[in-house]
This record gives sequence, C-alpha cells and structure tokens, in this order.
Amino acid sequence: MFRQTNHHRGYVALSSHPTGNGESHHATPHGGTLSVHPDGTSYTYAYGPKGLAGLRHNSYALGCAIFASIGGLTFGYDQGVIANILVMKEFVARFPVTSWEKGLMTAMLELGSLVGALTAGVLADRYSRRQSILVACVVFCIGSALQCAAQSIPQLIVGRAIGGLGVGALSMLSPLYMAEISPPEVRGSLMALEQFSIVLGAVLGFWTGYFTRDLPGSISWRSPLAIQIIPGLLLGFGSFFLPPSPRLLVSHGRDDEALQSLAKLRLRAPEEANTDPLLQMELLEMRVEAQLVEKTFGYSTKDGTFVAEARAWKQLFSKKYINRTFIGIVMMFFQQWSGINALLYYGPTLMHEIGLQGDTVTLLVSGGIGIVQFLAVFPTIIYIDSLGRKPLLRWGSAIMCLSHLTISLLVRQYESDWPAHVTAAWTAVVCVYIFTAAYGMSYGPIGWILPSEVFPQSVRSKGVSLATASNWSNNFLIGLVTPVMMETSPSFTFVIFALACFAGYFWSTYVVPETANVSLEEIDAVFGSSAGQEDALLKQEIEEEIGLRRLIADLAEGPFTTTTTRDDLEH
Ligand SMILES: O[C@H]1[C@H](O)[C@@H](O)[C@H](O)[C@@H](O)[C@H]1O
Repeated sequence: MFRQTNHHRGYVALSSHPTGNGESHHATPHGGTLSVHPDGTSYTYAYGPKGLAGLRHNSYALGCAIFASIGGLTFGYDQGVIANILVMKEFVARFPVTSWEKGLMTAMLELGSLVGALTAGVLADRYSRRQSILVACVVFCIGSALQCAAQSIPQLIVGRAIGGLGVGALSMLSPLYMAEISPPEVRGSLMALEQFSIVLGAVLGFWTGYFTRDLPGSISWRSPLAIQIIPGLLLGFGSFFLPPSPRLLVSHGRDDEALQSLAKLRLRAPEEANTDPLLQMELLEMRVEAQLVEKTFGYSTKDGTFVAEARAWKQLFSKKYINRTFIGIVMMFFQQWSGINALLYYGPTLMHEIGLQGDTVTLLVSGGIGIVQFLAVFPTIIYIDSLGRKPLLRWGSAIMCLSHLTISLLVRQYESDWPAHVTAAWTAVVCVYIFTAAYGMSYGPIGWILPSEVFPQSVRSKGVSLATASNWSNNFLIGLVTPVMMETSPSFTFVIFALACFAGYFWSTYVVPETANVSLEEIDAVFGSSAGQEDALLKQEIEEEIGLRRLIADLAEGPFTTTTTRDDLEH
C-alpha cells in the first residue's frame, strides 16, 4: 500500500502489518521498518536487516566504522609487539633493563592511556569527535617516533607515556564515534569492529615482532615500532574524511549539518533528507534529547566551561545515571578480571610450567591465543544484533568460568609432574583456547560496545571515558598482581578468575539491560525506572512539541499515545 500523508512534507508509508507478538511493523522507503508496540507507547526502527545483510545495507557507515576502529589497532599492536621486543637480543644487550624497568616500560603505556582516556572526552565534546581523533593520532605518532628512535631507557619510557596518551584517547574516541554514527539495527556489529581491530593489531604486532626479531642490529626492534606509525597516519588523514557525528552536531545546535551528515551516513540523497521518515525520526530523537538536557540540566555539551564540565561529571554519579556509570565501569572490570590478559602476558610462562618446552613453542602458543581471539570476534560481528548482548555475556561467563575451574583442578593435581601427565597438560591447553574463544565472542567485544550505548548524549563521552579508564586501570592491576598470584599458587589464580566469571554471569543476567536494536535515544526507556516519572513526562512533552510523536502516529497509521499526563503525576 502506498500512502501519502499530509502532515509531514510528504512522508510515505509503504505498507503495514501486525505480527505474531502483537507489534505492528510498518515498512518505510529504502527497506526500513518502524515497529510499534501493541499498546502504542513504544517503538523501534531499523533502516534495514541485521547481520551481514545489514552491514551491506549500511556500507558507508560500515566503512566509517572500519576506519575509526583503527584506533583500536594501535592498542592491540603495542600489546602484541612489546612482548617480543622485550626479549630481543639486540634490545636486551643495548638496554640491560632490570625487571622493574621492564615492568615500568609496559606500565607506562597503560598509565599514559589511562590519562588519555580520561581527558579525551573534554576535547570530543567541546570541538568534535573527528578533531579529537586527529589530535590523538598526532600524539600517538610522536610517541611512536620517540620509541622508535630511542637511544636510552628514559627516552623509551617517555615515548611510551606519550604514545599511551594517544592510544588511550583513541580507545575511548573510536567506540564513542562508532556508537554515534551507527543505525540501531547493526550498531552491535559495527562496534564489535573495535575488538576486531584490537585483536587484529595484537596478531599483527605479535607476528611482526616474531619475524623481525632476528634482523641485524637494532632494526630488529626499531622496525616493528616504526611500523605502528602507519595506522596512526592513516587514521589521522582519514579523520578529515569521516562524516561528523550527527549526535554531537545536534547537541551543538547545528541541526542542518547534522541532517546532512545523517543522510550521508544512511546513504540517502541530500534531497531525501527532508522526506525520509526514518531519517527525520532519528534527527527528531536527537533534538528531543538535546532539549531535554538543556531543560533539565541547564547546560549543553558545547558549553565546555569548567562549570558545565564539572556538572556533567557530577551527573554521572547522580541517582539518575549512577547505575549506567556502574554498568560501564563494571563491564570493563569483568572484562579484565576474566583473566584474558593474564593468559596473554603470562601464557608463555604458564605453558612452560605445564611442560611445553622451548621459547618458540611457548611463543607460538601465546600467539595462538591472539589468533583464537581474532577468529572468535567474527560470529559476534554477524550475530550480536540478532542474539542480543545479554545472552552472549551469560554464555560467555559460564564457559569461561568452567574452563578456568578445569585448568585450576588440572594444575592443582598435576603441576608437580606434568611430563608424566601429557594428556592432562594438553587438556589444560585446550581449556585455555576454549576460554579464549568464549571470551573473544562475549566480554571482549561487548566490553567495547555496552559502555558507549548506555549513556545519554549529555554524559556519554564522560561515561565512556570512565569505563575505558576502568579497562586501563584493571588491566594495569592484573599485570601487577598476576605474577605474584601465579608464584603463590597457579591453581588459586585460576580460581580467582573463575570467581570473577561466576560473578559476571549473575551480573549479566540480573543487572545488564538489553541494548540491542534500541536507538541510542531510546535507551532511556530500557533503564525505565531510573529515569523518573517527571523526566519521562517532560520527554514526552518535548516529543509531542517537536513532532516526533505525530510522525510516528502518521507512519503507524494509528495513535501513538501519551502514556503519562501531569494529572497522573499529581495523583
Ligand atoms: O578487548 C581487549 C582484547 O581482548 C585484548 O586482547 C585485551 O588485551 C584487552 O585488555 C581487551 O580490552
């Protein structure tokens, strides 16, 4: 059915039909749908299908997300390469570092990253996501150049701290930008690209270091450090071509530019920008959100004054948003305490202890962990929006917990005599890989997805900063305590990680909200109870005023009702 409505500059609803669950689906031009709940109070929309077909449908947003995710590549690459560099002959001979200095070198990047992640949000809100990405790339390249040209240990350490600032900033900017440009139906898939890039970087870094380690002289370690400048430059130049985040533009009051950018991202011709109903709906949602912020908090993200900054940080810990702030922080806590980095950093030692001899074998095994992580992210990219975040997290925690427990039991039983229990040793290795696969499909990618989804625009950059800072600080802590724990009791170390996964299971079951397929602006509804009736009403009034509700009603060819009234509130 083709219907021309009068209300909204000629929007066209193509057809509508109720489905089994009572929701009615309404087709819109270019393969989009609007689904309205039977009670007529809530809705979702999609520009196209989910999964691979959805990625094809959103090829431009996909390209932008791939580009932005290069930020994650810089992080993974360092992780992969440093393990190799620290044991390279020429490096060790030139810089006879103590183990304390070794630790400092690894930790310096993480500390720099922590600072970078916490501060980049300010730039990102005040100026733009893209300009901040550019600045972060410049800082990263300076840090990399310093490391590559290092003549002394202090120079290396300073280079790593500066490089870390860039890496940390990128680790929050990329997911933030990706969340803000993605259409709801493939947001999970697009954002899982962050994890894809991190682990791709780790694999590339690891194998580059592995193959350059026997090159003559300092080229062995300088060349892998020089290579990392390439992604930095690529993303830096690319940032000029990435479309601006429409969400940030609206919060800066630049609605026309936002609409243009959105049209480009959704592959609509400029002249369709004013007639495509989904595009209008998405833009109106953003405007509702911007008005809501101004009306409730009395500031806008563009203010950038110290007072506005401080207010936004305070908001994160207010009653209204505290549970979301915790979702971000705790997500990263569980991601790190699942034990992935302990296995990556200490994998070789572990393999050695369980009886696998020789540097090459142990290095290959830990390189293998990277490859398994890399392969595991593919199914998640394809299915995360159909399956949802929660089931992946739950299944992931259960499998990770069981793998850790099995390893712990085997280690406890046979650690004194692995050579006589080869099957047990190999079973432990298999469990390490099963753990990695489960992690790589769940906590790995979702750690980078969920925090950018749960916050409203007004505090998003700060919320993502905090969650990313939680990633870096827990990562740092794990690096610090794992050797001590391993020395005290390897089997107990695995029990600790198993306990964290066990707790993660309950957390993902009872605390995490499902954010799949919900638009960023509608995430508020998922947190329903915390938003407060007064706010919900105000939001509804703005939606009414701005025309969002009328547009939905037009498309759905039925009323889109007002749920609460001031009268209800008073009674
Ligand atoms: O998601 C990533 C990834 O899984 C890395 O391998 C790990 O080292 C990081 O700490 C984590 O944040």
